[in-house]
Amino acid sequence: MLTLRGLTKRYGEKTAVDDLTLDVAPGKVTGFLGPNGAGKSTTMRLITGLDRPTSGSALVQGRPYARLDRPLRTVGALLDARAAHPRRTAYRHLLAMARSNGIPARRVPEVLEAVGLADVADKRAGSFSLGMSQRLGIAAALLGDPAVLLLDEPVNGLDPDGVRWVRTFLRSLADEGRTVFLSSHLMSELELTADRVVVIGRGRLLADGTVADVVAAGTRRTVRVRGPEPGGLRLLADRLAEAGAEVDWTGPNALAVAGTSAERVGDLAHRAHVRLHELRAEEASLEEAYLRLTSDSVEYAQTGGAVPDRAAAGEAEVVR
Ligand SMILES: Nc1ncnc2c1ncn2[C@@H]1O[C@H](COP(=O)(O)OP(=O)(O)OP(=O)(O)O)[C@@H](O)[C@H]1O
Repeated sequence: MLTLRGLTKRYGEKTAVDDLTLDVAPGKVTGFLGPNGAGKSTTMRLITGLDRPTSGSALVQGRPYARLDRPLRTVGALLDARAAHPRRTAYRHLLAMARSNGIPARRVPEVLEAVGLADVADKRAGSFSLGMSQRLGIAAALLGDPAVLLLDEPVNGLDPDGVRWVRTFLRSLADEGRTVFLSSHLMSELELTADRVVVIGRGRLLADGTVADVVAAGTRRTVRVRGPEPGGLRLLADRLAEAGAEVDWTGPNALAVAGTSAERVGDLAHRAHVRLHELRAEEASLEEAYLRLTSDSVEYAQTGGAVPDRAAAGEAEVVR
């Protein structure tokens, strides 16, 4: 369990993490999503005691990292995949970590096996591909058999096989009852991996819920309507506007309706005796939802790109 309360980190004028309050529960994979510079790595560093909060707190299993008796047995972290000494073999790297943390040496072959690196245990970490380095980082995080795992962008730079492996592996770790918290700047990456997604931008919480909730919260569902009689459509457009929906004409015989459901549009059309040839609720894309949610929060946004208006109301808790 991770407990963040009003967690804030300032570097001079810059607020990297801004009043972040959230609980990350065991038995689930929780994705931590935000554009570059949103404050994900800083949050992870604050949780693991590598940096001190300006205010607020980050607790691991109810205690600040610095007050954990045996930190590696409580929380394992992959913050930098290239952290291993390049001249050390995978085995030696893990053995050194185990020794300095009072972890029995027999854990080393166990975690190497678990991440699929048993065959290259005697190879130097410096010769590893990025994918192998990520696996070694995960092995190091697992060394103390911790209840909590933090992984900063664990699939960055991995090929599709590597991504699939990480996804399946993290799921199995959560199924064992561990708290799994992983960051990414790509919603599509977390779509298949995370049970819950926490979205941040400029250090602030933007949304928190299942992937479906976050999509619903971040997108404006549009209902496409087409009919053979412009007069009938005009009447329907008036009725829809009276009912509070937003109506755009996308062609002489076509409407795009926001702020209502296809069912409601169909009922209104029926009541007004308007013939329709098309009535379709447009599916929202994850990437679109994410872009809307974070559109004000991207640090190095390209100018001139049309990011659609933010939309409101879904089941996810959206913090504005
Ligand atoms: N030591 C530091 N000194 C000054 N500013 C910092 C420091 N560390 C981070 N920042 C700033 O804090 C903000 C958050 O950075 P952070 O690395 O936590 O974001 P992130 O979400 O992990 O981004 P990325 O996806 O690019 O890794 C950024 O604007 C960054 O420049």
